[in-house]
Amino acid sequence: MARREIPNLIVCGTPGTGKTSLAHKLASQSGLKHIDLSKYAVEHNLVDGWDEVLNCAVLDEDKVVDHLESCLPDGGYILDYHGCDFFPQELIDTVVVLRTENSVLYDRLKARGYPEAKISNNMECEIFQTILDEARESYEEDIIMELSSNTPEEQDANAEKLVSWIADWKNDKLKK
Ligand SMILES: Nc1ncnc2c1ncn2[C@@H]1O[C@H](COP(=O)(O)OP(=O)(O)OP(=O)(O)O)[C@@H](O)[C@H]1O
Repeated sequence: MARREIPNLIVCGTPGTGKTSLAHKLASQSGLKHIDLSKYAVEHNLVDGWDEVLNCAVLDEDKVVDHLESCLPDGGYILDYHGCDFFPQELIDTVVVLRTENSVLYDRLKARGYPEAKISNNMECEIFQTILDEARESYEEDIIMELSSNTPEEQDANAEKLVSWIADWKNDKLKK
């Protein structure tokens, strides 16, 4: 059984679904530490090249996991990245997959000034629920939370739900 008394969460989803803004909010409300893995990998030189289509750094997933290996067993981390399949299941307590409706996501990506290739690649990723399928292939179904992220109200509700989930997780741990 995990020794941690605070859970680790992954917040994943197609780019633009709201991972970073939710993770930031959740960190300030829960006291857990937010790690934006794209930034973290660049800062710690854990990248494996550059994705020309997505226009972003490619993580060296093994190096990222190795780098976090000393702190994740203690718990208390919110890991924010579009993918989720490279963390060992024993280090993760819940996998939050954010979902956004097509028209809303399109407008968000367009507002960011992304090139058309990046927008259509990301739209396909959301339409084909690629990240949800990746989560289902990598983790037990009962630790996956699929949350709708279309409006600020939904984001607030998601943060509230997760704060309450964290409190319940800690209470359950104390009883064991
Ligand atoms: N639930 C929501 N309702 C309204 N706007 C949102 C919501 N979630 C995120 N946004 C807005 O959408 C934009 C993208 O959000 P954010 O950067 O959090 O997404 P992301 O999934 O982390 O993207 P990336 O993977 O590219 O870093 C931001 O302008 C943010 O304010």
